[in-house]
Amino acid sequence: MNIAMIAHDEKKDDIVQFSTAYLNVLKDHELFSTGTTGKRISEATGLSLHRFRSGPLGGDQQIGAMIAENNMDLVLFFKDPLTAQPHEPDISALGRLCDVYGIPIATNMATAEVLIHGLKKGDFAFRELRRQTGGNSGNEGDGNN
Ligand SMILES: O=C(CO)COP(=O)(O)O
Repeated sequence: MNIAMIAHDEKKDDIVQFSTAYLNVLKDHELFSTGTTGKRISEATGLSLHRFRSGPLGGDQQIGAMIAENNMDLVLFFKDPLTAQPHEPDISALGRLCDVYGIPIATNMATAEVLIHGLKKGDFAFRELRRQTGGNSGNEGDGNN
């Protein structure tokens, strides 16, 4: 599965802790991240991630593009709800694309844990199917409504 890992600054310690705890699950998947988050995770765990740009410089949008191309299966995005982000529109757009294409997204560690346990026991098999059929959520019209 292709998994995106993103965390705002106040949540970076959390995502590092999460990555360390679930290293055995994460190591079997393709990992993608925004710039600084990926650097922190790989330094702490040795996991190899494809690192996009930093969030404020377009990283969220690059991950969004993967979602739109049906190339992302799970998004773990540890958001900081208490700090204003300069790139809030990009953050909202990423969440919106997950809803458009029916991609599971966790925005805090508690939900991420539930999803990672589901991933471990095979609950994401539906994503393989969607990828093979090229389908997404049933919302994949031409957008010209
Ligand atoms: O800002 C982010 C997500 O919106 C995260 O970006 P960094 O991982 O580069 O800090």
